[in-house]
Amino acid sequence: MNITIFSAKHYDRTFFDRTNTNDRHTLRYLEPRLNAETASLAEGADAVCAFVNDQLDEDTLRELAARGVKLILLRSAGFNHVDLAAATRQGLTVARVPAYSPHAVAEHTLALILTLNRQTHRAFNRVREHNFSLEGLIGFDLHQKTVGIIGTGTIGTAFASLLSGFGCRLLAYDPYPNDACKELGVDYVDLPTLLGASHIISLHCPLTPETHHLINAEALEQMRPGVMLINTSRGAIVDTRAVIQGLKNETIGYLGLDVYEEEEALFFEDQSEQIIHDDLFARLLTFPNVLITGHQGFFTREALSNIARITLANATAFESGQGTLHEVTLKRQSPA
Ligand SMILES: NC(=O)c1ccc[n+]([C@@H]2O[C@H](COP(=O)([O-])OP(=O)(O)OC[C@H]3O[C@@H](n4cnc5c(N)ncnc54)[C@H](O)[C@@H]3O)[C@@H](O)[C@H]2O)c1
Repeated sequence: MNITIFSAKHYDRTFFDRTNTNDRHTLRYLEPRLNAETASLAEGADAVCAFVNDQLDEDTLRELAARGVKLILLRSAGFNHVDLAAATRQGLTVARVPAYSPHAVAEHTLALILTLNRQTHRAFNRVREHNFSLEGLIGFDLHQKTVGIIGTGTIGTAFASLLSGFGCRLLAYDPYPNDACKELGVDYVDLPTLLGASHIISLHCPLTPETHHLINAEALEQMRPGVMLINTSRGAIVDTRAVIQGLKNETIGYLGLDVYEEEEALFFEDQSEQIIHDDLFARLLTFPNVLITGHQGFFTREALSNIARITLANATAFESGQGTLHEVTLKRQSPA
């Protein structure tokens, strides 16, 4: 199958080429993001492979279908960036990688928590400048703290498993509680109870119309003063303006973000020579208790290897009619 891979970085090429044994598929790597303007670059392809900030809206999908593309291969679990109704209208099949390494994202979530708490990022810089003062670096024991997990699917469950090892009390909110979490001692509660009781709140639900700005001014009012809020899920689950207000009035004591609602214009590129035009993002960077990473939760060798393997297996299954095709359809209620 001819597959055009958009938003391709050198690491995508490394892992996809390594996985594409015997050149089963013909892979073409393109740096530009996929959108209505760049879709014409897929001319001659049977499938396109897209990443999280590619724009798979009606215009893009129409353009792809007109060029003969039949299959959209998402190299992500999330599919909130795809207009599934439009894909159906255009006769396009959409497939994704449902789970490639929940541990990668769960471990990165833990890294944000530990770094924010013990301020290892600041300590690193201090020691390099021969400043061995501990002023301002005081943290807290995670042991016996209450951690609220919103969304206990594959990543939320892996995260619960890590946190149970720290001796934390675990609360969760999810419309579909799972037994694995219950066995870890997770107490399922309603959202207001979780918001009010948790020292740390971590988001692991998908971005859907219901979860858009789930963390807004009203939710912040219900939280413990000084709460640690972590979002490694999707940016728009958090209302950035409300969170900035929460940082200013000290409701939020720590904020860790791996995703940002307007990340499309910022992340995955070296912008160190550029001026940041996003004033909300620039404001977030001014707080000493905010730690932001550029959507790297998934970024481990194991995850990249699984993403390449499952994406190409989806292509093979679509082409041959054999094996598992991880198709995304409109019927699916809980996108990840
Ligand atoms: N930062 C990264 O690099 C990265 C990588 C992979 C996935 N993600 C994001 O992590 C999120 C979780 O991924 P996953 O693989 O665990 O998904 P999953 O589908 O396995 O789990 C999602 C869970 O959220 C629950 N949920 C749905 N609506 C909810 C709501 N309104 N409130 C609370 N819970 C709700 C579902 O019932 C499900 O249990 C996804 O949004 C995905 O896009 C981020």
